[in-house]
Amino acid sequence: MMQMIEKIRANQPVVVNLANSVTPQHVADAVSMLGGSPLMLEAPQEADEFVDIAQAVILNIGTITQERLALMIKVGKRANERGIPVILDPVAVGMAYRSTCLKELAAAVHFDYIRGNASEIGWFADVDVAGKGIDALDQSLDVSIAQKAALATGATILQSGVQDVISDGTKTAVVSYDNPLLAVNVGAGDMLSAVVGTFGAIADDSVDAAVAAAMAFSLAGNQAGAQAGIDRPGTYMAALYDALYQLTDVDLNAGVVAWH
Ligand SMILES: Nc1ncnc2c1ncn2[C@@H]1O[C@H](COP(=O)(O)OP(=O)(O)OP(=O)(O)O)[C@@H](O)[C@H]1O
Ligand SMILES: Cc1ncsc1CCO
Ligand SMILES: [Mg+2]
Repeated sequence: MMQMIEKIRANQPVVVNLANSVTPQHVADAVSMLGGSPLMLEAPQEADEFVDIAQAVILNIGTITQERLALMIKVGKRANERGIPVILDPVAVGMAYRSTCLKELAAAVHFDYIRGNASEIGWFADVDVAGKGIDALDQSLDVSIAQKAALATGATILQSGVQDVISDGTKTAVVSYDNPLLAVNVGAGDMLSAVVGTFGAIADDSVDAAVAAAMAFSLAGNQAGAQAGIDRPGTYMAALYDALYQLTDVDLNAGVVAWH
């Protein structure tokens, strides 16, 4: 079986994050705990230099502005040219201004992966899934949304929720471990998107990478739940970092993936 975590820890891939302004520390730590090397970017003057040493870039539209959009286009184009994976986190894309921004971004940049909740992934599939701001309100399992989104965008989709759905439009998998405290902690989704980038940086196959990312985060989420209990979301977050740091390929390869 694949030794992806070992490969991450041996290579320490540089994962460049255009994070939102709410959760950059969570995102940087998630990459670091797994064994990657996070790098945050603000100045357009540094964009080319950063992308040229990166193995993956994450574009998170959570607190997008006109300046941020321009930076995302610059970084995304350079990453496409270099052939390194671009991961999009389409935070609350159903809202008007950011949907306009995303259309402009998508016209300039190819996304290799899109990681979002069901409501956000529904936007790409032209399927209405209830949501409010950063949250999805519908947690029923429908793998066809991720499949449609993958076919519409050419990206590998990771739709997170009670169950995580991974699809490139042809191959589709479901990972069903999770802990409700992940949904309470703001930024768990942003962390997961950065985890996709960390696996994508070292993987040969995008579906394998997205499945591994979902599995790694879910298993760490479960382990953190066992450690912290059900009513300590703050303690849970610290335990989640510990669990990501302690996770091994043996754990990862023992996880159950349902292929559809
Ligand atoms: N109700 C739930 N029960 C268990 N796990 C969940 C639940 N909702 C989400 N998760 C898990 O939480 C993590 C974050 O996914 P979520 O779908 O909440 O992303 P998000 O909405 O983008 O979050 P955020 O905006 O806070 O970053 C994923 O690992 C997901 O599987
Ligand atoms: C709360 C919040 N608002 C915009 S981005 C963000 C973090 C979750 O993605
Ligand atoms: Mg989110």
